[in-house]
Amino acid sequence: MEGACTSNLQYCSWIAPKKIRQKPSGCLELPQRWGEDRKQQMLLSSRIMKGSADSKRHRLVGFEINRCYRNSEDSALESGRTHTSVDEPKIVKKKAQEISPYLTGRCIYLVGMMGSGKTTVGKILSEVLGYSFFDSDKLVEQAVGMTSVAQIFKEHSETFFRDNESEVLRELSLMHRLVVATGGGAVIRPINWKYMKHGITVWLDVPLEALATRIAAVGTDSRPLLHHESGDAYTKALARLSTLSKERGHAYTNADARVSLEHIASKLGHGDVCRLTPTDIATEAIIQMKHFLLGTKEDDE
Ligand SMILES: Nc1ncnc2c1ncn2[C@@H]1O[C@H](COP(=O)(O)OP(=O)(O)OP(=O)(O)O)[C@@H](O)[C@H]1O
Ligand SMILES: O=C(O)C1=C[C@@H](O)[C@@H](O)[C@H](O)C1
Repeated sequence: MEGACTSNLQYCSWIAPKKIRQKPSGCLELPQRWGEDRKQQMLLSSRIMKGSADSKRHRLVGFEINRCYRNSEDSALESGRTHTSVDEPKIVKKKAQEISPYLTGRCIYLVGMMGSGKTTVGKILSEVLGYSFFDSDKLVEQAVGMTSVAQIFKEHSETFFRDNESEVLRELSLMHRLVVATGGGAVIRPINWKYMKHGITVWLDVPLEALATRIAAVGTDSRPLLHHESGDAYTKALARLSTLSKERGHAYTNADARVSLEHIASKLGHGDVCRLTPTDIATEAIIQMKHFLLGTKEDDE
């Protein structure tokens, strides 16, 4: 790592910064009792002094430590799944066990339009695979030192956000055993694909109407690309998503695996994609990743 690392470390996930101490040797001392069972990679956004004091910037630092495994009840609540049947978690865990030997620790990058469920599904995947979960939008916010993507767009620009997003993806590409929920627009820069292709890329392909319904339910404030549309939240979201989908639809097809909600709904005999639970979608993501890794097709089953 170039430059000197100051003691002002910001932890991006579960350990409070005050619990991390930097030893005089430069090593990081983590709290006791971390890590009963699983080795995990942690990311730190640290302030790096490069040359002069004027050239301060943040970058991510990855390293492995042991951590306590969070129980699945917490994650189920966080991911907001409400209609999961008793068997679904068992099925997704079994599928995860089947795919693990083929994944060989490669990172999983979820791509898809805003609201496509990258965070929700990503948390389930990380849980069942024993991976760590990161949201690239959040990492950009932390790297830049702002509290929201909307603030970054407003006080800097979309280009500034995209430059930082590429840098975050570059740094993530050096790591292992992560599920990364990427920003909806990460697919537009070819360089980002170069970084993401260090791992496996999975496209969550959700019909625009379902996306607009989900986004309208939580509001459009946090989504700067929807700020300039007029009408109610659903109309605004649908109008902008239609334009974005025409501009970027093709870019998503670069992904190694495609998870089509329409396809899952038809397999499970549901008329409506809105009846699919995040666990159904995570299960299909594992099935499609396995096909990619083994070079098989669904028809071969
Ligand atoms: N299968 C699902 N069914 C219904 N609602 C869902 C489903 N998956 C996610 N949601 C809801 O849709 C919204 C967007 O989900 P999520 O944040 O996971 O998407 P995202 O792709 O990470 O979005 P963004 O790119 O904007 O960060 C959330 O309110 C979430 O609870
Ligand atoms: O679709 C997009 O371009 C974006 C999606 C969000 O995840 C953020 O990355 C940002 O709001 C841009």
